[in-house]
Amino acid sequence: MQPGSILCVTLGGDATQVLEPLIARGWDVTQAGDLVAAGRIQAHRHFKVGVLIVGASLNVPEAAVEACVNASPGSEWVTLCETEALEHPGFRELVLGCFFDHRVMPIDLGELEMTLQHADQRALLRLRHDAAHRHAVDALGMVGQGPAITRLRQQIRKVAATDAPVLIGGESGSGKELAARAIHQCSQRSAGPFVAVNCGAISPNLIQSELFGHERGAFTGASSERRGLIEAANGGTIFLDEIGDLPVELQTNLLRFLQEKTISRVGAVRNLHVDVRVVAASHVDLAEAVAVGQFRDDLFYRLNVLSIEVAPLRRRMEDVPILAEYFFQRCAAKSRARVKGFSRQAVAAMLAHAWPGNVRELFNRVQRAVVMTDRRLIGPNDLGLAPADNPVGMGLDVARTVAERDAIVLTLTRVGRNITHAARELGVSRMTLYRLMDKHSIALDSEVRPHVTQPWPTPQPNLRTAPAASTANPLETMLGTPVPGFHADWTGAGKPSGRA
Ligand SMILES: Nc1ncnc2c1ncn2[C@@H]1O[C@H](COP(=O)(O)OP(=O)(O)OP(=O)(O)O)[C@@H](O)[C@H]1O
Repeated sequence: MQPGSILCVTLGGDATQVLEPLIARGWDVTQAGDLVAAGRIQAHRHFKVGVLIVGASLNVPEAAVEACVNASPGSEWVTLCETEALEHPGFRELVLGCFFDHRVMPIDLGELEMTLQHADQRALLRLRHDAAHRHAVDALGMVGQGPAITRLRQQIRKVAATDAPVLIGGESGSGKELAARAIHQCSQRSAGPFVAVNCGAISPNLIQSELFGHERGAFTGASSERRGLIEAANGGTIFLDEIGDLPVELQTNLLRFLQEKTISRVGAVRNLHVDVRVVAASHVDLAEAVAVGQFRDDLFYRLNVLSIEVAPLRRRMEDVPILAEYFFQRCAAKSRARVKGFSRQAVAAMLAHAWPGNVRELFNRVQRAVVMTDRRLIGPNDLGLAPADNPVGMGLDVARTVAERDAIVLTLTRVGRNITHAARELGVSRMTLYRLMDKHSIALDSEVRPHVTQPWPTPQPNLRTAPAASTANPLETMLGTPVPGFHADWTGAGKPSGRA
């Protein structure tokens, strides 16, 4: 393999003994004498690999090192340090959280070159992976590549080309509002307002004046005239979410508005013309609501001119890993967490979960995991999910991963968690074993258990629900004790209660 280019930051000590041989072997080394210089260099040039050389008896400015290491997303860093430096808990934490690997002085040049080449390959892999995921999110903020989301995008484009009402069906949290926004953005009304109203979240006493507005003195407390939300959406789109919750008398007013394009504020004597497209959504079956007399049939037919169904997440599991990665990138960018992504076990657990709360639940679980985890890779526990203990229906890839993890866990247990002995038994180097443990979220200091794989598994559907774990609170899981005042509602938390 060709030697690549590296950024080398020296914090105290003499780096020439390491750098000169590397340069002689063809490595393209850019040197920075301190962290400020490293920051300046990184602003102009991206390095796949960074090396931090820490001199003896140096007080490492941990926050500044962390900022430097995180300045180039996608870079992998290796630190070369004295054994004493690793005695400091803060530095140890930094190495474990932010660095691809560390080497202790005196440096074995052959080993160092191998580490740098691995870091280079890993950075390359990350770049390719990130690039692939960037294509998964479209201009409408809709992530997914599977057939269901592809069909949804086609339907959105078709209905956006017209001005007729649209009815969006789908379970709670599946992405109905996102689809409504996408319809608006793709339509000729995109320059106008998009007003989202959750009909179920507004009190029945207020909803009429909220939607249609009121005149001054129309009722007690109406001290001034007020525009309603339909008027506020003039020239654009109004999204009426949970339209099934609209009181029956208001259904009549809404029908009149759909037919005549006029509204009447509460207490007004004249009608106002408004130019608003209606997109409505409901997670209950409106046809059934019509059958039991809870929803006006004429309004239903008026709204149901064009209908779109957003599939529940369990019917498009192929999108789970990219959605998770997308949410991870968004959350990690906002937090100071050192976490780098998901372990294979976490991905397997996500693929085995049935997602009753759909995409919103996935977002909530990822958001909390980024905050709660103390590892480089998010594991199933951080997501509040049970590890996928049976690879049936998940394909060879996941089955191999599970088997690999089991072999490592069993060997570690047998040899009393002695890395050198375990590596020898498994026929890999210590470094490879450390990397595999990281990949599988196996910590040396905690109890590790193999998966209980059934020798002859009974056939079961592709998806496995984990009801016991689905409401698990990661903090409680971590502490092994209930935490008062910390309520984890994976499926509903974060959902806006009333948008307008
Ligand atoms: N394909 C997707 N790509 C990216 N984010 C998505 C996708 N689908 C849904 N989301 C996100 O998931 C969350 C829930 O979506 P949304 O609010 O659109 O669901 P909903 O079906 O309208 O829910 P409810 O019926 O409870 O109002 C939002 O944060 C949304 O941005």
